[in-house]
Formats: sequence, structure tokens, C-alpha cells
Amino acid sequence: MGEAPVFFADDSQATISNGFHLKLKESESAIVVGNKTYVIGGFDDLTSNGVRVFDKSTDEWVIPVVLGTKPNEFKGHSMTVLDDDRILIIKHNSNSNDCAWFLEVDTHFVQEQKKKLETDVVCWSKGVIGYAERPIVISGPSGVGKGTLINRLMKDFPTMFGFSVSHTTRAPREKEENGVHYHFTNRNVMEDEIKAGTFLEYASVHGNLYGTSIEAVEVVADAGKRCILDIDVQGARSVRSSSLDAIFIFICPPSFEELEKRLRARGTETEELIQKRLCNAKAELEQGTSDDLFDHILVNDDLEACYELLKKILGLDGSSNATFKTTTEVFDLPLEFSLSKMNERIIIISDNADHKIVLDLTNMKGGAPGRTRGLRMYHAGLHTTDDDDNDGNV
Ligand SMILES: Nc1nc2c(ncn2[C@@H]2O[C@H](COP(=O)(O)OP(=O)(O)O)[C@@H](O)[C@H]2O)c(=O)[nH]1
Ligand SMILES: Nc1ncnc2c1ncn2[C@@H]1O[C@H](COP(=O)(O)OP(=O)(O)O)[C@@H](O)[C@H]1O
Repeated sequence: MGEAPVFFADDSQATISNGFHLKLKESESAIVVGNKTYVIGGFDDLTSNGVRVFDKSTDEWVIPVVLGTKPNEFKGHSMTVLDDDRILIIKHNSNSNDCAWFLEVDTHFVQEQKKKLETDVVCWSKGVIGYAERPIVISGPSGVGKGTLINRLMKDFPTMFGFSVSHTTRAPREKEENGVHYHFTNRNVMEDEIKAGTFLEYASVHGNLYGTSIEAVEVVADAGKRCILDIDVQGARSVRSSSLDAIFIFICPPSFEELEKRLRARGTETEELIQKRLCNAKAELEQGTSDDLFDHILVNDDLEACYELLKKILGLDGSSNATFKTTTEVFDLPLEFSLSKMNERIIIISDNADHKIVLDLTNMKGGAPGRTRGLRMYHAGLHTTDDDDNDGNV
């Protein structure tokens, strides 16, 4: 039986706490979503994971599993509930690069994780202001040239793309670096991490476990880059059903014989492993080309031609409207403020009312696991129409 909720810090907290009074620490505040009261804050306390939940239906406190990277330095904040499935938290005295955070409490991803982990789960997702490009999933059989194409993109556009470094239980190849090509791990550790909800997706491929951690994707978004995932078809299917909102590209070889030739010429696998990869390639090619999982299928025959096509799909050849807006005005938020919600716009009103900033969620995309992208911020009164630019539209 959980500790019963005790007494109040002040009236405002008492009114939002679902008909009972909560005693909150100085840096905490509470908000009600359905039957549950979420108490958020206390990040300085190392014994706390920053979120506790009082469930009115069971009369119990629950400490949920908290996924995603949580915000640091969380002094004052204001909150509001969106769509009954996430809480928007805006930090006081912050700026637009790090002011908006979402605690997802009942989104599709969180519901899935609750089922998987059989416990209460919440997940943080940082809000990113401004135009945000969709992550890219690249799949294809072993030896088709995925790594070659990705390395080329990263080399030609170093500030634009970031590689999602997967975890794997396979042994490192010569020249592969831990933390750069993969996070090399062992099966027991990885299975425990899978159980703990560390991964956005994972699969058993060629007899080893491979997985994309939530952190691997977030690290890239934090660096302001567009994330590239090199994952197998099973992983692509999992990502498709997540909120990552990626572009899915499948790379095919010109022929099976050519695939075998490349795999042998690379010289990184034993004969036994080459046979295993070739055998799996048949099924991968069938799955990759037979349903609607992939948005684009590229044949990597001539490398240059394939690379040009890839750049075209990604809007890098100058023929598309997909320009990269990397800079947006930085807004300083007041020391103290309250929030008011008007449809999909959140008005941030400073306590002395000299300052009004709008956080526009109309083009919000993505979400946990990963960033919530496409948010827009402007000074109230200065904005004219909804369609005067394409911020957030991908
Ligand atoms: N599902 C999933 N597949 C992955 C991940 N990382 C790599 N893979 C896939 O695992 C397969 C084997 O990768 P690897 O051992 O590096 O060999 P390669 O394909 O010959 O370069 C490839 O199809 C990769 O796309 C991951 O995080 N998740
Ligand atoms: N279009 C191409 N034509 C000939 N060889 C290629 C081509 N693309 C890649 N390769 C070579 O094929 C081998 C496998 O490529 P790699 O990028 O490692 O594949 P993957 O990452 O899909 O397993 C490498 O030796 C690479 O240099």
C-alpha cells in the first residue's frame, strides 16, 4: 500500500491535484491526467528519478520507469496537458533551445512500453524549435553498400548528418571502433537493457542481437543533426510503427552474384559467416521489396549513380524545396510565467504581463522515443498568418 497523499504546499497545487492535497518539494509541481497525478521535478535529488505518480484509482503512489533523456537543471517550470497523453513542461528562465520538454504518459509508444515492461512507464522527449528534417532509415542485405553510401553522406555533409550508433553482440571487425561503428556489448547485458526499455528497436540478425537505443537517436538530434539509422528490415518495421517519422530507404544489389562478390571482396567475414549472410539476404530482399515498408528502393549498381539518387531523395541535389534551416531566432523566456492554451498554441505570459511569447504546436512531429520536432516560437502580436513559412513542414 502506498503512502497516502499528505498536505499541501499552497492553494494552486491543492487545486490541481485531483481532489486531494499533495505535499510537494520546492522544485516539484503536480498535474492531473485522468486518474493520475504526476509530480514532476526534484531532479537535484539523486534518489529520485524526477517523476512520481499518485494513482487515484488504486490510492497508491507509483514510481514509473522513466525512459528517454531527462532534462537537467529543472528549477522553475510551468506545465499543461496535451491530448490527455503527454505533459508539456516549459522551463522558467530558459531559452528556446532548451525550454520545451514533453513527458509522454499515454502515447502509443508509452502504451507499448507499458505492455512490454509490465509496469507504469513515462518517457521524456525534448521539444525542438524550428524546422527539423526527418531521420533516415537505410536497410539492405549485408554487402550491398549501405555503409559505403552512409559514410559518403557523412563525409560530404558533416554538419548535417549524424549516425545512430547501434548496440550489437557481434564481435568487432578489424578497424571497427567501440562507440563509433557500434557499441559492442554482450548478450546478457543487452538482454537486460532490452528488458529495461533502453531500445527503440532491436532484432536478432545473422545470429547476433542488434539494437538502436533511444539515446543513440537523441544524441544525434541534440547535435542538431539529421539521424541516419543503418538497421535491418525487422528493425525498420519496428521503427515504422514508432513515432520516429523517418524516411525508409532500401538498398538492393544489381544481382545476387554481385552481392556475393562484394561481400567476399570486403574480406571481413569468414566463409561460414558469408554463407549465413547470403542465405539471409534472399529473405531480406524479398521482404524489403515486397510490401510498402520502404518509401524508396535504390539499386546500388554504379556507386556514383546510386549516391546521386540518394542525395536527390534527401533533397541535397538542389532540386527540392527541402532547404536546411539550421538557425532560428533564440527566445529568452521570463523568470516566472504562466501558460494559457489556445487550440494548438501555448501562450507564455510573464508574471508582470510585459512579455507574451507563443509556442505553436500546429506542426508538431515525432516524439518519444526521440525529439518532438517542428515547434515554432514567436512574439505574440508579431505573427500574421499560419502559412507564411514552412517551419515544421517536412
Ligand atoms: N534491427 C537492427 N539491425 C541493425 C542494427 N545495427 C545494424 N543492423 C543490421 O544488422 C545487419 C548486420 O550488420 P553488420 O554486422 O554490421 O554487417 P553488414 O551488414 O555486413 O555491414 C545489417 O543488416 C545492419 O543493417 C540495429 O541497431 N538494429
Ligand atoms: N556500387 C558498388 N559497386 C562495387 N562495390 C561496391 C559498391 N558499393 C559498395 N561496394 C563495396 O562492397 C563492399 C560492401 O559494402 P558495405 O558498404 O560494407 O556494405 P554493407 O554496409 O551494406 O554491408 C565494400 O567493400 C564496398 O567498398
